[in-house]
Order: sequence, then C-alpha cells, then structure tokens
Amino acid sequence: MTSGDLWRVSDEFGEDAISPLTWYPGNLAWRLNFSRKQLRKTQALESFHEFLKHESEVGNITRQEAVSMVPPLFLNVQPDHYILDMCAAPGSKTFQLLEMIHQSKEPGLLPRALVIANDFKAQRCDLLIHNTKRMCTANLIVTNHDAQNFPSCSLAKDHSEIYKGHHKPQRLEFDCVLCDVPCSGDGTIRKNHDMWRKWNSSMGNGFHLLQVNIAMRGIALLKVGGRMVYSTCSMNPVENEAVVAELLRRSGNSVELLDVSNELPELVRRPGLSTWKVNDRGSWCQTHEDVPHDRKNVILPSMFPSSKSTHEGHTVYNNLDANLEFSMNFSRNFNIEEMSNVNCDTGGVSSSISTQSLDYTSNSVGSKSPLSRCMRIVPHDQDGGAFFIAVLHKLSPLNESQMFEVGKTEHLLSTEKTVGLQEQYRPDKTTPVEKLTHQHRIVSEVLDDNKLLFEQKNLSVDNQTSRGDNLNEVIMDPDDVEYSQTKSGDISHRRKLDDQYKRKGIDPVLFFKDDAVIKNIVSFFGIEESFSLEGCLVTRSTDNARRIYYISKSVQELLELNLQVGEQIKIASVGVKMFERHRSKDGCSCAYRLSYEGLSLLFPYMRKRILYASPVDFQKLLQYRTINFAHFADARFGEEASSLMPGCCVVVLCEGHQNADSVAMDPSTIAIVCWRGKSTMNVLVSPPDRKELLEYRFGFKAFKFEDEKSNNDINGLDEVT
Ligand SMILES: C[S@@+](CC[C@H](N)C(=O)[O-])C[C@H]1O[C@@H](n2cnc3c(N)ncnc32)[C@H](O)[C@@H]1O
Repeated sequence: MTSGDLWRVSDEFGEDAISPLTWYPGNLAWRLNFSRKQLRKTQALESFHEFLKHESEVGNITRQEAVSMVPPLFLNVQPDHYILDMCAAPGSKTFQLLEMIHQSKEPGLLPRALVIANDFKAQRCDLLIHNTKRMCTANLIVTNHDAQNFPSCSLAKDHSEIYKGHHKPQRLEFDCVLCDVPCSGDGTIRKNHDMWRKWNSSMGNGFHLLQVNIAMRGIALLKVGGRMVYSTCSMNPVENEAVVAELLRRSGNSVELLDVSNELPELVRRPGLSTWKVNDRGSWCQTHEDVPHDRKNVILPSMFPSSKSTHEGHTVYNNLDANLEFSMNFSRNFNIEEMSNVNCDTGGVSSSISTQSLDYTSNSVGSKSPLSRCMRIVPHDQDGGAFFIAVLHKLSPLNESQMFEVGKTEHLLSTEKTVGLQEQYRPDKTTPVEKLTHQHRIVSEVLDDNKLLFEQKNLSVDNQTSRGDNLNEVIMDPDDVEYSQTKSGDISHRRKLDDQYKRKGIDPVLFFKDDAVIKNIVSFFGIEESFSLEGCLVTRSTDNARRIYYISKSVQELLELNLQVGEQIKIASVGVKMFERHRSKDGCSCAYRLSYEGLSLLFPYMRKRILYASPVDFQKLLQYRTINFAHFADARFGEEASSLMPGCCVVVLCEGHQNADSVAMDPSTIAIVCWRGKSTMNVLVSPPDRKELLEYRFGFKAFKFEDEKSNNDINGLDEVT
C-alpha cells in the first residue's frame, strides 16, 4: 500500500478515517471509521482492503471489534506469566496475549511465559489453531476442554505440598486467567443486526450458571496474587454483575473485585449495576420469591441482586442432611446442592472449612456496592461495541468448602446443552408451552448426561439412586480418576487415553527423543549448543515423526507435569513447527528440512547451510520460486548454491557487506527457507509470505499467487522431489 492509497482513503472518509485508539498502550491499535460493507464495496478502499486482508493473513495485524481488545489489557501480563485463556476461540484475545509476552523478545530468545488457549468445541479449536499459527510461537498450547472442568494436573496431595522443595510445578496454577465466557451477545447488536430479532432473556438466563461455573474454575486455577478478568459481550446483568456477585459470594474473602479506574484512563467506561430485575418469559421478577414455583429451577437465586435470596439458595452446607433437605425443597432438577458428596480436586486449597455467609456485601467498600467496580463499555460512549469487564484478584487459596462448591457444579450443566438452549430455542417460532417443555427437556437431558458420564467412566458409585429426580451419587472429578488409574499402573489407561484422543481426533503429544536424528539435524544445520533442543522437541505421530515441533521450557515443564498425571490435558496443538521430514531423492544427508514458521527462532543459532543473496536474486527467487543456478544475476551466488550439498538451506537477503553474526542477530534480517536441488534453488515459503515479501519489501505490485499452479502444497516438497 502506498501513501497515495492512504490519501485516497482520507479523501473519501475524512482525515480521521484511520485513527489510533488513544486508550490502547503504545499506539498499537487503530480504528477504521468506516463499515465492513464500505470496506468491501468502496473503490477508494480497494487497495487498503487488500492490504488489511494480506497483513492479517501473515499475522502482522489482527482485525477485531475495538472493545473486544480491552479484557487482556487488564490482566497485567508479564513475560514470565502463566496465562489461561479459558474460552479462547476464535483467538483474537489469545493473539493479543501472545503479542504481550513476546513484546520485549530479542531474536532467538523465548520468554518464560506460557499461554494455554482453550475452547470446548473441537471445530472452534481448529479456528483457534489457524488464527494463532500466524504468531509462530513456541509458548502456546491449544487445549480442548469444557472450561468448567479444566484439569489442574495436581501431583500434590494438599496445598502445603505444592511448593515444598519442588523446582518444577506440582500443580497447574496461572498468574492470569482470561474468562471471556460464552454469552447471549447483545453487545454486538450494532454490527450483528440479526441479534435484534434473535435475542431474548432466556438466552442470558440459560448461560448464567455455565458462566458462574467456568469463572469459579478459573478462580480455582488462579495463583494467589494473580488476576482474573471476567468478560462478556453482553449488557445483560444476569450474565454480568449477577455472575460476579455469585463469584464473590462463593469465594468469600479469597477474592476481591478490583477497582481499576486508574488503569487505561482514556477508556470511557461506566460502573457496574447494583440493582436489576430478572425477566422470565416476558415477566419481570424483582427477587427470587417473585419467581413462580414451577420456574424456580430455571430462574436461580444467584441471578438476582438481592443477597438474601441468593444467600439462601447457595449457602455452603457442611451438614449433608440439611443440604439434602434443603435441596429437595429448592428444586427438582437444577439444584446445585442436590449432590450429597463430591470428590473434587482440592489441590491448592487451605484446610479450613468456612461456614461464612456468601453475601457479596462482605466485599463492599464503604456503602458503595463493590459491583460498581465492574466496567460497562456501552456502544454510544465510544461509537463501537459493548463489553462487560470485571477484574478479580485472588487473595488466598479457596478453602475446602469453596472448592467443594466448584466441584459440585462441575458436572451439572453440559455446555452443549446450554449452547443448545440458545441455538435451538427460537422465540419467534416457539409457543410458550413449547418453550417450557423444551427447557425442561434440556434440564433433564443434562441430568441424563451426568448419569451417562459416570456409567461410561465405569466408576464405583456410592449412594447411587436410579431415581431420575434425585441424583445422589459420588461425583468423581475425571482428573482424579485418570490420575489414580495411572498411579496404580493400569496399562489399559494408556489405551483408553489413546482411544479418547482418537475419538476427539487429537493425537497424543510425544517428546521427540531420537538422538541419532537430532544429532544429524544439529550437525547438518550447524545448530549451536546454546540453542537447547533437549526436551524441547515434540511430535504428534508415534511412527516416523513427520513433523517436529519446538516448545519453550515452560511448555516442556507443563507437558512433563501432564504426563505425570496421566495426560489430563487434551492438547490440540503445541509449539511451533520447526522440522519436517522430506521425501527428496536428491541425496540429502538429513531426513528433515526446516519449516519457515520455525526459522526466526532457529536462525540466530544456525551456522551452516546459509547463503547470502543480493536483492536482485532474492527477489527473483521469490518471484519465480525455482531458479537454475546458472540463471542468478550474481554468478558468485549461483556458484555457492551449486557447491552446497543438496538439501534444505536458508537464503538471506544481503545488502552490502554485512557481517554474518550481525545479520543473524538483527531482527530486521529477511531470510527464507529454500531447497538446494540437483540444478535449481527452490523456495519453500507459503504464497502469502512470499506475496508479503515481494509487495512490501520489493514493491512488486502485480504478484498474484492465486494464479499459480501446484503451489498449494509447497510444504509437501513435491516440487523438489
Ligand atoms: C465469546 S467466545 C470467546 C471469544 C474469544 N475469547 C476471542 O476473543 O476470540 C466464547 C467461546 O467459548 C466457547 N465455549 C462455550 N462453552 C465453553 C465451555 N464450557 N468451555 C470452554 N469454552 C466454551 C465457545 O466455543 C466460544 O468459542
């Protein structure tokens, strides 16, 4: 894109057509003051649109709603933090988090941080992997879990054991947790016009408990001293302040709601609400007492601002008889108190049992409701989307009763059913009776699901009753089950895990330890000893290791912990692809070639297989992809290429007489992966990356990779075999 293109944009849409977002640190975020439709349809924006599409594809920019970028900014991310993004797909906030941890990175140096990006839906995980791949990071793990049950991988029996004399983590704990939960989405109404027709209060009511459960799990996994950001793109208090109030009630003095009014001062925000009503099928209820008897199982006490009714509904009972008696009065299907005993993960909790009232006023400051510390970003303040954000700070470990509460609700709602509530329930097509029947069906399906879950897991169930209306069983945390099986040396466990992975379409993660192959790679590419490969290479295939991925030390430690606890974490993607097995018959002595994604990490430590090309020859390579040695403009380069042993190599753009060491450590160095064939040099760079280099480095405008044949599988090396 040229300055002429930019002038055309401001001629058409005014001087502030593209302007920086003042509240975003470091001028890194910009706002486009025209619509997506205008962007697609306006002639003057054509080349700007192309530029955006292309830069997004290669990972230089991310396009998203401005307000959606706010939540990660309140996490106070540091380069050595462990970060969990609980509901991460499609990954725009994950990308931001990754940018933050890599911000001060020098070439070849990895931050100590780790990001786990999780999503419940496998297909959404694929999208997440695709979108974060652009970052080429070794510090990311993409996982596929219901966030309500995200495993803690605890090796410690109790809290005191976690830190006692251990150098490596004994349990998963995070410095930052981003809890950007699924919600009814009314905050997107400006750009998503269909939302006007689709939205109804049942959607929000249907999400409330799932949101509480996910966020409570987030708090349980948060380190003491860490921050958790809870956010939604909804303005519905049932999904926002009501959830935060319930979190404060359940976690008592272990968690505080932070006043962050002095952070991002330029961001216009409004305080959280302290009063609201709950709508159910068109009727407004002020307190839970107003809810008709037959709706009390759907409209929960915690949805109301009144601490009294919610307190009654959710007090932690240590006396199980009282609990049971209470639960029978409370509700038939939805009652979180109903399950009389829970075996949940209590790693990282203190041993005192609190009978404290879960009234959120215990978190209040003066007479002001603490909920005013929540932030509401409304569309008309900054001409954008709406977002709700609350920043929580963990002060002490949850005590046993609070953990008990977390575990107890873990299996109550299956996400698919809750999402089903939103997706299947269409108000315009459903009669009130159908709506009611439908919701009851979902609730009972949820209970059936629970039964099925435990039957499938073949657990020994104490106190089990076949009465569908009063499920009284020992609820085992699936994590604990898998761990105990591993410890007892059950060999069928590994098979079960493999089956589980296969069912999910996920291959297990295996450390790549083939010393002979590693030595061969190290010697072929001249990789310096200071670039640690030991324990940092993993693969996903048991036979033949087609691709080898590079992982950071933090990811390595986590994978080791995960192995020790019987692979509780289901890993969809990990690390950055660094080496790929090739099928070339050119007589190459190394079975692996470099991947362009891993090049920037490895290049500063490579001492062999590097060629330096003049701008003319570099451009020629990018443009034609395959060039005969004799056809390079610089005959010296052609000779050097020809005298190199066949196989993978790196070609560096070299202007003038640069020192090889300074080139390697200079972040502005441009290098590409190539293949030295029998008589040609072949480029192994994806079409978008070539396009970017050609257009923005060499100003080569007419490049259209769409027209190229046989270029789709450039990574497959078909063209050089
Ligand atoms: C609001 S979107 C997240 C947007 C994302 N944070 C971003 O910035 O790109 C909510 C996500 O939660 C996922 N989800 C729904 N239920 C879930 C659950 N129980 N556990 C984990 N993820 C869940 C959905 O698949 C969806 O991708």
